[in-house]
Amino acid sequence: MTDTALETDALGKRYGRTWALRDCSLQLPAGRIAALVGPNGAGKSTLLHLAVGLSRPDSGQVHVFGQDPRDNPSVLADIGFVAQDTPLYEDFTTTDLITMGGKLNRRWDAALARDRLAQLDLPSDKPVGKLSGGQRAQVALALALAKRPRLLLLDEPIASLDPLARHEFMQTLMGAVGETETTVLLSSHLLTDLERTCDYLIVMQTAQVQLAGPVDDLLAEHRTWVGPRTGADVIPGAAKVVRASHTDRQSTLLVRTQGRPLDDLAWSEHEVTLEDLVLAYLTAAARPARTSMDVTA
Ligand SMILES: Nc1ncnc2c1ncn2[C@@H]1O[C@H](COP(=O)(O)OP(=O)(O)OP(=O)(O)O)[C@@H](O)[C@H]1O
Repeated sequence: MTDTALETDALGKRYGRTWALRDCSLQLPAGRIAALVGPNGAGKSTLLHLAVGLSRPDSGQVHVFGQDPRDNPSVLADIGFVAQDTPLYEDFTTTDLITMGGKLNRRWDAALARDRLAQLDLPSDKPVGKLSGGQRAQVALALALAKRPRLLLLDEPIASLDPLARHEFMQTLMGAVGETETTVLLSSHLLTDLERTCDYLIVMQTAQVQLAGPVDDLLAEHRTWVGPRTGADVIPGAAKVVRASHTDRQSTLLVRTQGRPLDDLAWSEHEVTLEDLVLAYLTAAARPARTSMDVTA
């Protein structure tokens, strides 16, 4: 038994000459609800597909609960996966899909799927192709949960949903995983939804992981410092300046302090939000030539 749900070591995937994922090393502890964020094309789906064994790495390794999903297909029984655009057999009703799930999965909780769909008032006799995007997402989630997965991978499941449907989807998800020990890795662009629900963060940009860790630790380690304009690349007390912006007289720095307090009275210190953090790392990664000082005067 391992405490790590997903572990990658120098994992890479290439399409032709382009790396979709490169040198990705991370450990997602079991029991976490993790947000996987990054712009279009960052490599999020690529990582999820590698984790579920749908594609083969070109470098490095991926393990789910200590097993390589391509060498040990038995671990697939522990993984629930909702792919982008929630593909479902359109002519099947939810009743058909629940029956099919029972035939295809070793462990299958049909009653759980039926109960969840009944709670949402979803018709059981209508082909899923005729349901709305939000309803289809709920069906895909209910089917994934019926597997009773130890790791649930969700690839932008809420992107096309309206705010109410998003809220209902996230509530279903949180209710379900709250009752179990399921680890969740959820890719999304919708930071506000993630901020409320996720306790682990993975930020990706241009095929690489820029930041990963428990949300509480990351928020505690970072601060925004505001003070007199500085041109220095290294600020005393800060282990790393992640992003800096300046006006004529003032500099605003998002820094990784790693617990070291600010001791210069000319500067003020402010807590960061998850959104500040994600935007700072994405901006820094998007402008590698200007990492230390990003002048926006
Ligand atoms: N089958 C494929 N063939 C060629 N290139 C691909 C393929 N799948 C992904 N890519 C490329 O790999 C890179 C990463 O794509 P990926 O789908 O993993 O990004 P993403 O972060 O999931 O993006 P999005 O948020 O738009 O879904 C992109 O540059 C994409 O064009």
